[in-house]
Amino acid sequence: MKVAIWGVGLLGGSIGYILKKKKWSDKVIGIGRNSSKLEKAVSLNAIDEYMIELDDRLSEIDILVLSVPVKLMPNLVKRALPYLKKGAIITDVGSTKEYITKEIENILPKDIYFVGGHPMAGSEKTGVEALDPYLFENAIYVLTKTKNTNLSAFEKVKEMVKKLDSTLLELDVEIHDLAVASISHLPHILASSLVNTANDISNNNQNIILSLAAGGFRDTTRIAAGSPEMWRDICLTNRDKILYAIDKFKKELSNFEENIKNGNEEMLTALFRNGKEVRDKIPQRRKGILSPMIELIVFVPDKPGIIGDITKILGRNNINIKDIEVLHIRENYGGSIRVGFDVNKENEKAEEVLKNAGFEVKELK
Ligand SMILES: NC(=O)C1=CN([C@@H]2O[C@H](COP(=O)(O)OP(=O)(O)OC[C@H]3O[C@@H](n4cnc5c(N)ncnc54)[C@H](O)[C@@H]3O)[C@@H](O)[C@H]2O)C=CC1
Ligand SMILES: O=C(O)C(=O)Cc1ccc(O)cc1
Repeated sequence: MKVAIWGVGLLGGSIGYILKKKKWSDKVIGIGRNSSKLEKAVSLNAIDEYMIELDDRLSEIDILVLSVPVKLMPNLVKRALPYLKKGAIITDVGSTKEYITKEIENILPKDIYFVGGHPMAGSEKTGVEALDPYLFENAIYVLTKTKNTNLSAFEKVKEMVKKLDSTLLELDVEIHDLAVASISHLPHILASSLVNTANDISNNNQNIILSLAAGGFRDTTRIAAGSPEMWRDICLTNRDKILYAIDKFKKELSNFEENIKNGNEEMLTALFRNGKEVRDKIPQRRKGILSPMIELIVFVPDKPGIIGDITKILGRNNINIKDIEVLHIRENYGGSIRVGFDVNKENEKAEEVLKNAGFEVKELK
């Protein structure tokens, strides 16, 4: 399988690396604008070779993966089409689906196919240096189908998704965009607004406020460190669904505002209680929805090597860790490590061996 990746950053670089490593692809060509970044991608084994100006090597490829900010995608497809062979498949990893699917389907000839995709995995990091060989493992990977989708092209992209160790979820473009507007795009806008608001208040108050930022503020605003260009394009290409979510959010915020103004204890408790109940029902942290996992919390002191100790004990006992995260570590106070396991009794064995090693452990319900 010959693959080209346009935009060899976090997502594109990770895909290239994994497809090469698993030998699903015997050639991965990177396409981009900056030769030193593309050289870096070659040295990191994310791609085999690259092009800055499109050339005839594009006519050999079976799949073109678009991994640039979404608004650019239709124009890149226009530029690639004259080179692509009959039967070539174009897919993308963009965070919004309706806009690009419409734009791309409009310009596609009959014998070149488009299958929209969106891995629900990533981070606030950017660039090929951040590539992650396990980025997509156990993550939901959405593929969208429309009345124009070619089914054998869809199957081929499905095969790629399986190679990335992701869990496939087929969705309609509109439902996808509505869902991500509320669980990904609105939260991102709010994270940026929170940071901007705190910064504004801080500037007017001797700059001490941000230096007080502790776990809660950091948790809710981590994503604000993401790529501004990527998020600009997401907002521009999912405009209506995002505006709908913002409108809903404003009403929710006004509700809090009113009840704070009026000192309405009962209503405030009810609002927080409702938020807590819904939040508690969301299956615990993982890369995407639907992934079954049992999680243990291991309470630890804050000292060097502690995570290594935990992973060594589990490794020695042949227990596979599906996910791991440091929670609430405060200097000198210690904290906890969340460790996720497949739902296959590994968690029980893990609990036993960690307890035997002297750790305090409890299952996260
Ligand atoms: N970062 C994340 O967590 C996720 C991102 N996505 C989507 O993946 C896509 C790529 O994002 P990342 O890899 O995170 O960003 P990134 O910033 O790491 O990579 C983007 C790449 O596109 C290139 N690029 C930008 N403008 C270009 C242009 N005009 N021509 C050619 N190349 C250009 C950049 O040089 C870079 O190599 C975006 O569409 C984003 O919406 C999807 C899921 C998760
Ligand atoms: O960093 C995180 O937690 C994310 O949620 C990353 C992310 C960003 C954009 C997407 O379209 C999907 C996932």
